[in-house]
Amino acid sequence: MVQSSIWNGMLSNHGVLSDKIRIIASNDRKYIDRCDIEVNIVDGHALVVEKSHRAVAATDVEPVSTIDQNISQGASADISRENQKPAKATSIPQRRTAAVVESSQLQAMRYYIKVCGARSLVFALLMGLVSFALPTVLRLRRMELLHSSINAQSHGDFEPRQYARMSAIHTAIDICLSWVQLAVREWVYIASNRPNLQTALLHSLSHTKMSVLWNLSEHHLEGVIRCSERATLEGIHNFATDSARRFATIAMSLYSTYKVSVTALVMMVAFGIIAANTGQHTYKVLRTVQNCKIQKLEVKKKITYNLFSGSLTVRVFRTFDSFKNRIRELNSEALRIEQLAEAIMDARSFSQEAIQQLVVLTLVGIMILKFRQDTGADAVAVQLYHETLVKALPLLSPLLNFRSELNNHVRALQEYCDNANLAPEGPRHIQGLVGMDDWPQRGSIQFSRCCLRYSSERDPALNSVSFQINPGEHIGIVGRTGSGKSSLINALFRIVELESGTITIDGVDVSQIGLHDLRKKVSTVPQEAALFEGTLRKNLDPFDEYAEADIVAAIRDARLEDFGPNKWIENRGSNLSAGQQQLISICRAILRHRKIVVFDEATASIDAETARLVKSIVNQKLKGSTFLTIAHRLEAIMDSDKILVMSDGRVAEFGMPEELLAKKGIFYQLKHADNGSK
Ligand SMILES: Nc1ncnc2c1ncn2[C@@H]1O[C@H](COP(=O)(O)OP(=O)(O)OP(=O)(O)O)[C@@H](O)[C@H]1O
Repeated sequence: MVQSSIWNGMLSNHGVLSDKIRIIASNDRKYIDRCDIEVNIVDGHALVVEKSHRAVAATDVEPVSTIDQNISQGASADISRENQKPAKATSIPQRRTAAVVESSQLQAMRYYIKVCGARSLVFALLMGLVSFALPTVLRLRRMELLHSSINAQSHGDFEPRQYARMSAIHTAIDICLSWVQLAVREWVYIASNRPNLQTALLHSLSHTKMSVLWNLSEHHLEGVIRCSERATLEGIHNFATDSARRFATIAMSLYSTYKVSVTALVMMVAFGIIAANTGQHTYKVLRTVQNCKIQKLEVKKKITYNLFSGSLTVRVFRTFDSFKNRIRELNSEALRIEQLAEAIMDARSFSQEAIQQLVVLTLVGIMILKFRQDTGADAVAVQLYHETLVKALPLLSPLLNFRSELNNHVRALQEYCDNANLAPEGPRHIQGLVGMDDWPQRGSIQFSRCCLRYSSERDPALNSVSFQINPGEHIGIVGRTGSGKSSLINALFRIVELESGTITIDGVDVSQIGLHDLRKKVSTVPQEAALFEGTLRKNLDPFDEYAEADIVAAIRDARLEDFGPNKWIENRGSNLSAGQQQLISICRAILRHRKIVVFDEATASIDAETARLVKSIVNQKLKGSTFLTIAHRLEAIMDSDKILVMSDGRVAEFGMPEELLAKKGIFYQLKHADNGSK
């Protein structure tokens, strides 16, 4: 079923980003209600509703394609798997697209420059260089001073005060530099006018081809969407700066160590190798911990889900005990995972700390002994030298995390850029097309030898489908489950592009016009109306395109006079009956008065009387439009001008209802079965 779907995300208000965004696509209220932001798709536009403000921000974010309910279910990241109904999307091999898989660290870096601007990276490197050059010069100077002081001291002329002064200046400069670095980073971050990464991500996800979305696994989507913008950018930014510093420290330490002892130098290199390997190990440990935490989150989700959604079942079947046991089990599972994660972290810190201390102590011991042996310097000098080394060596400890940090940053950026660059749908507008404002004037539709395939491994969902619909005709589309009814609409809206064949509306090939231009010219009345919190007026005309008089007239025509334009609609129309919700959908269609209207099982969830009311309103007020009605209940389409019967992706029958009944073919059988089920 082609249904408007809901994209929800936790975005922070006023454009300041939270460190995570989650997108939940679902038609089920209980998931939607937990989100801070709701995005309703109306006529191919995304309407962002910030619930925390309790106001509707009808923002024309970007036209977003109508999204199939199946995908919504498949992509829902927040629903415990065991509670999900099997969706069509899950039956498709969970393949990641080439766009997602193919990427390298270099690409990620390039993307960083693309997103944040080269200025940001140049600043980061400059700061790294400044904080490299100055402290290194100072440290070297201090070491030399120490050496000459010690030499002088052996001649009875040691000047510890000069050394202390130098030390103080050095520390002060170091602190100032780190402040400047911080300030510059903030300035670059705020003033570089970098695009909003998460918006770009949302944009990419909502503009990508449906086939790409269908192939993204739930886990993949969730991981990607959790991407932390600030952490990613800051991380990579700091990484550039810090790397320069770290290398400076290492260079300086190697130089000063060399001055004292070759043995110590060898130890130092060994220390570097151990550190780098431990870093890699640390990275693996951190990933394990992260996985543990994700598992824990899943368990917690299950607990919450069971607590709330299962309560009704528990009451009805009086299964309190087993329910309590299940919750207890899940709780202890969560606890076990938490303990495991903690134990891993403890072990990691302990081993890291131990290696570090051991190496530092051994190194310092060797150096002092050697130094004393070589120079015969007295206790004060040895003490000073020792102090310098003890201060300098821990600076090497970031080496332990060097690789893990690099991996983390690049990984986050890589994930981000993969998903911000998903293959987009066709262009929304095509420049230079003239005379499209009035298109379509008549509303004729022609499918010519259309083939549509959801993936190359699957059989075509539409197989050489051809038919002609004349202007103003009412067409009922029927067929067994999986026969290709929705695929016809997917093809018409270009939710999925045709493999071959053409679809024309009033003689214009729909593949030659912009997606937005196409989609806004066709009205859809889905099974469930897409309603959001706000006034009826805002729900009908979110982009303020229509005059007040037209809105009032449409409300009257849809028999909603009791409401009035200022009637407050709760989120997803929770304060309205199913019939009233559907009348609002009809009201939208009346207001837009398009030449082509698609009813996607629009009357399936309302009672027969309301369905008849809807039908009569539509017949009166949308007279002259071409109607395509997908229906399971044959009653809803028996008065159509023609019936299109789909079977195995082909047009099995097409003609007037009476003709088809007389033919005693598939339509006759469906009608027979429908009568039998009543
Ligand atoms: N997103 C998808 N990915 C892969 N295959 C799909 C997808 N959607 C539909 N199909 C396949 O295409 C074929 C036609 O499906 P379609 O949804 O058009 O049928 P339908 O007649 O509308 O079914 P229903 O009445 O159950 O909605 C089916 O074999 C179905 O499995």
